[in-house]
Amino acid sequence: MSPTGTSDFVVVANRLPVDLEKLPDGSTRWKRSPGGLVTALEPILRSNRGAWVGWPGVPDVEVEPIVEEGLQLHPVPLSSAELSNYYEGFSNATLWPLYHDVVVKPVYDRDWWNTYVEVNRRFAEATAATAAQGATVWVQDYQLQLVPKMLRMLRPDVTIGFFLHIPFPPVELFMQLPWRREIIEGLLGADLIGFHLPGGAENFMYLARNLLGLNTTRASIGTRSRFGEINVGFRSVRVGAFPISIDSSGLDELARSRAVRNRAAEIRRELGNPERIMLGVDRLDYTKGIDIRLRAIRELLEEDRLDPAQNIMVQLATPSRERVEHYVRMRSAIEEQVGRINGEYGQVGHPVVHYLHRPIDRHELIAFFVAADLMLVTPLRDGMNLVAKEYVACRSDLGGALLLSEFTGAAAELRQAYLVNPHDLDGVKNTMIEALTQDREEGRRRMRSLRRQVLAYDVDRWAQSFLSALRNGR
Ligand SMILES: Nc1nc2c(ncn2[C@@H]2O[C@H](COP(=O)(O)OP(=O)(O)O)[C@@H](O)[C@H]2O)c(=O)[nH]1
Ligand SMILES: O=P(O)(O)OC[C@H]1O[C@H](O[C@H]2O[C@H](CO)[C@@H](O)[C@H](O)[C@H]2O)[C@H](O)[C@@H](O)[C@@H]1O
Repeated sequence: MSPTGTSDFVVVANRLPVDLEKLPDGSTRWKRSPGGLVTALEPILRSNRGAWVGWPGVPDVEVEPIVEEGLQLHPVPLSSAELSNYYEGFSNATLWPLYHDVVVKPVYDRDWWNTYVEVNRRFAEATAATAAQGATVWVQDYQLQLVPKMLRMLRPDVTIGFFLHIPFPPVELFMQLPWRREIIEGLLGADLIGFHLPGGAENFMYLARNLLGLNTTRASIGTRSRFGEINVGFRSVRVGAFPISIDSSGLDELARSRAVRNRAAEIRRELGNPERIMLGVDRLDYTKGIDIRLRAIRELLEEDRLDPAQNIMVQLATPSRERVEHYVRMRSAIEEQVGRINGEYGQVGHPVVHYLHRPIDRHELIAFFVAADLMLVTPLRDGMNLVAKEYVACRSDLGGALLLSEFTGAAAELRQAYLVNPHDLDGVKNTMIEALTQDREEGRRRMRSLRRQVLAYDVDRWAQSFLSALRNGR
């Protein structure tokens, strides 16, 4: 067994909740990391006074562990070559597209795989050195699927949970992966493996049974209930579905504040008081379907079904994985689409699409949610999509409408959204018009029902349901 640390509760994720930023003068500062995983986990860890093991967001730096507002951060360093092979390569050009329905073609590269194994080992060793005797360790996401098995070998005393934040693909797609056995075996080092949806959990059960020949239960898996079980030697591994959520009441409260309300009204004025504001908020990722909503808007303008003076689109796009080839290409394509729409339908000083490619302040983002009449969430595939839930949490006025792709995890819960198939462009266009022209009472009815769901099932409930299943199962 390796030497033990002092933390009773440890989260292990690719990123720390803060990224180290190198400034032009050579100095450094910490800034919040992007994405839903950090949004979801940070409050839970702070309230548990736990430790977080993760990469500090820039390569080739050795950073000492730090304590930030009661949270211990244990940085795992990565070299530039490791970043390129493990993060940009195997995580984001192999696993990410493979697990998102092969939306783009995954690359299978043996050097990337070897680095993935090495980096997973480093994370497992750092975790082993951080966790106290008998600690609970919660490993997060597709970048670290080998850590459960590696950690179990180093530290059989700890309880290990694993949660996958992205979809777990159908078996026909997963079987493409040359290292498919290793991944399934890596995950089976955990005591409990969590997915957002029962479908992902059942895909995994099928593989454990048919690829590894293990004994498993066969009954269907429920949401936060009816877990599957897999016999692995003398151990039993449980498998369940735990849809992630947001700090709904915190967001609700912030969105009701006078400052946010005033800012939302100001945003509308700054946009020229249009009749309707449409909003998209995403990491700039090809899975998010930003191109689909832009195409729908352009065709609606072309067909005179949208008045460009009265219907304004705001697309907030956080930069993401900027050195991965598909992301570079997609950025150019989206910026071309924005330019084309504005070139053909905008006026000087009055573009139809307002596009920002930079992260914006959280309070400002909430004001945009409050200002938007129609939230456009059109991914081709998305594990959950917290943005959809955040929009709903911000609408205590029961105003606005949510257009949501059926291929997001969120669609399984937000049934009163305007659901669309993003592959069906005419369907998307017609539903956009339906939502933009909805009857006020119909809109309020839908939003009331959506809010009931989001406020009842918040991030705390997600974490508690996973962690109590983990602790009670041993
Ligand atoms: N503060 C801030 N948060 C953002 C911005 N863009 C996206 N986010 C947040 O990042 C998270 C995105 O999560 P999600 O929709 O699940 O998609 P993911 O990016 O694939 O994890 C949400 O909590 C968003 O509010 C931004 O520009 N500023
Ligand atoms: O760390 P990055 O490469 O910059 O990417 C940001 C995060 O993106 C992914 O988020 C997922 O998790 C969300 C919360 O469960 C979920 O709502 C969303 O559907 C997923 O795409 C990724 O899984 C994280 O590991 C990244 O940190």
